[in-house]
Amino acid sequence: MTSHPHSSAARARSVADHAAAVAQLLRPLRSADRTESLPLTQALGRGLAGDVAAPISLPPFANSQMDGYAVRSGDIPDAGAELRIVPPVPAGSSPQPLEPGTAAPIMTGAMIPAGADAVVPIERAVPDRFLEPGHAGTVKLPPAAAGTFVRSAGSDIAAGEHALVAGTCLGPAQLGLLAALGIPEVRVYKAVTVLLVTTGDEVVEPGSQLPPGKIYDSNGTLLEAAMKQAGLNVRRAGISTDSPEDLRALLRTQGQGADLILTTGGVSKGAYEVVRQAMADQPVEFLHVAMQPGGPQGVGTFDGVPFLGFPGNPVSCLVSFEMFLRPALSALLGAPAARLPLRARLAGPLTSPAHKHQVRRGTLRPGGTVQLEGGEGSHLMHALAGSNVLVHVPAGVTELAAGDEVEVWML
Ligand SMILES: Nc1nc2c(c(=O)[nH]1)N[C@H]1C(S)=C(S)[C@@H](COP(=O)(O)OP(=O)(O)OC[C@H]3O[C@@H](n4cnc5c(N)ncnc54)[C@H](O)[C@@H]3O)O[C@H]1N2
Ligand code: MOO
Repeated sequence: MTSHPHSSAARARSVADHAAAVAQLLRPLRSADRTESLPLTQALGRGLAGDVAAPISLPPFANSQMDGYAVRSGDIPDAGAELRIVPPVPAGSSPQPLEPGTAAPIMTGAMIPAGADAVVPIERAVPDRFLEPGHAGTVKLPPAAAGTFVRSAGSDIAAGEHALVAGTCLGPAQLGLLAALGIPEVRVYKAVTVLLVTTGDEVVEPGSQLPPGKIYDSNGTLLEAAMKQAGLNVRRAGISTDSPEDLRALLRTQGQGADLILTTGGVSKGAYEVVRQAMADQPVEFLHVAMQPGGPQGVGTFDGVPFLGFPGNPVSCLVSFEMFLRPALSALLGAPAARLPLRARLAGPLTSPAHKHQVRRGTLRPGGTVQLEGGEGSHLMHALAGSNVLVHVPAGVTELAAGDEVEVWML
């Protein structure tokens, strides 16, 4: 399935088709033997492996929304009523039924006594302060419709309802819900382990000397950080030389047990495309996606392990991650969370190649306008670092004016 790249935009693969190819490649990651049960907070950022039904209702019992008096609404006519105060209902207790003609001091969250159907907040009572414990007395209360300040049982979720559906990305709110339901552990997909290899004889580690003609490896840090932030386990294999034998050996020794091999660089049309050469006898396809940046891509398997080859330019790497790897994992495993598409208005005009989906970088301002940062160039790391969104210009759109709407993804 090895093929040659197509420089002609017309023969390039669409973004949607390549996204589907990446999703297909990673499909085996969604299997029952790649799930595990974890204590709630350890499951932060993971995708839920199965539906969760509520084992109890929330709230589990009708309770008060205010500090005040639990009453029978029928006891209080329009003019109000003076009711005898009975012993208070603190939160956590199981109260006696409320006798007609009485009012029970009740605290927020405490169970509504049987017979009571409304709560009058203490501020509306006369006197507007609770009696000292043990003191007998009466209180004058205004009328309250049945249900006032009562949080009824099951009003948030009823026992048996779907609490969360499979594929939900577990954030603080979802984990908090499971805790509220009394569930201590949750079955999630295992974290995906990626072997990350950057390539190129021109690339050296940050911190080392920079000889003439060399550049520092930014892709390794950029992609490791992007994948860690997305909850993936990242194994760094360092920088491979431009020798295909070296790269193959490195992938064989370090790729053991990885769910995905990800390389950067060496996939386009140069004379020394190490990744292409290393994959020569593997079922890997090198192609051009109708996207800028991130056009040249590799996809297939290396010794049976799923493989993606991102292009060498740093911005192309991040765009490739956001356009292909994140959405595929998100759809298959529920995590990382998909980017939320937002609409924004361009602060200035732009042009874009007719047959490519262009992904520009920009700053989304609070008013909803987006200012592009830097030009189209996929080497513009500084401009990327000053951006907070990716700006999408779909294939077929060649010009946009200031004020035109675009889709943006928050980074
Ligand atoms: N004749 C053609 N030339 C190129 C084409 C093409 O279609 N025809 N495509 C261009 C595009 S678009 C891209 S993107 C690059 C992709 O090239 P490779 O994936 O083969 O990557 P390299 O050639 O190795 O490097 C490209 C660029 O990125 C820099 N780089 C590489 N690795 C790193 C790293 N780890 N950290 C920072 N920067 C890195 C490298 O120095 C190059 O400047 O090909 C175009 N050419
Ligand atoms: O597609 Mo390349 O990724 O524009 O720079």
